[in-house]
Amino acid sequence: MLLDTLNTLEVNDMIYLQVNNLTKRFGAELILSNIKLEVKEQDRIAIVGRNGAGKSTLLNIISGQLGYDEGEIHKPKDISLGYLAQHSGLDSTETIWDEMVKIFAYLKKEEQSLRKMEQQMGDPDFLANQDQYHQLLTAYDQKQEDFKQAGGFQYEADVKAVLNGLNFPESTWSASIATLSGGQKTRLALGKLLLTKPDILILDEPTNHLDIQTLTWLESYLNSYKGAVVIVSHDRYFLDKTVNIVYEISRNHSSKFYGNYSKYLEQKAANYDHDLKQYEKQQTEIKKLEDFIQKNIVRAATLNGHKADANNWKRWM
Ligand SMILES: Nc1ncnc2c1ncn2[C@@H]1O[C@H](COP(=O)(O)OP(=O)(O)OP(=O)(O)O)[C@@H](O)[C@H]1O
Repeated sequence: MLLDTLNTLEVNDMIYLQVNNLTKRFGAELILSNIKLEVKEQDRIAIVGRNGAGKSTLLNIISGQLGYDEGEIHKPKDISLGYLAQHSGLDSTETIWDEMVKIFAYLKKEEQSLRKMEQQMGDPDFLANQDQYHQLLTAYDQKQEDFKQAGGFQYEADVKAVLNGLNFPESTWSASIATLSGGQKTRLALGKLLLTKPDILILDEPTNHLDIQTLTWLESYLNSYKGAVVIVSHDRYFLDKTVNIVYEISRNHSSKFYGNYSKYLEQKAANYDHDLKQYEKQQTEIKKLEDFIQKNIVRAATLNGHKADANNWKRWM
């Protein structure tokens, strides 16, 4: 009950991405029509729909890899977006470790610059000039603080955690990526994307090639992810554990549901029951109206002595 309430609460989070009235055609075929979608900073969103509904097409459009025919997409310039397309794998001639730490090359550079400053500070000639020394000390403190804020003391631990989580034990880190299987390359592509920590993380079928242990690790990683997550997946158990908003793409349109995947199914079933009851009610009312009209035609015809005409009316109803 509390979870239901929390799920339906609108939080005042920043809007990272907004899609308005988006329409996409492939040739003459309409794929998406008037799609509305909003991604806020803490959202965990699933996009669901039958095969061929247009889920991957929507992700390709949102991530800027595909154009669209009508509508608008708004995203603040400083909001980063990372997308793992379906079946994508990492191709590289580097080793697993080198490829992963490449993401943090800017921190490595900063680290080298800090070491250089430390050397200077230990130089007796430099020490002799008090002003120069203090200037260097201030610059060093600032640089070290920036380095810390940017995760400089943390990134190697992050790389290790992600590699271990995605089932790449330390013994594999020096292996060349070129020698890995397709499934391993896909897992590594996922790992690399996770380490870049985009504000909006978009994953198309991320659970392919994951065993149960890795899947559990990914669920908890995504749950504590500082940013928005948008997932397309056919794995309802995975979605149940990771999302709190579901967008359904059906007959080219999108509908938004609050809650996880099971909750979405419940709401769909409730909507269906409601629609069915409405339909039945409508049918009963139509029947009543028909009976009423019929009785009145018969009555009018009888009164006018033209009962035969009533059957003609009936034919036209
Ligand atoms: N480049 C393209 N040119 C023409 N048609 C395309 C193209 N890409 C996709 N389609 C068609 O658009 C429709 C939507 O495809 P899309 O891959 O987005 O669906 P999906 O919901 O992601 O399906 P699945 O769950 O099977 O991955 C399908 O009918 C597909 O055949």
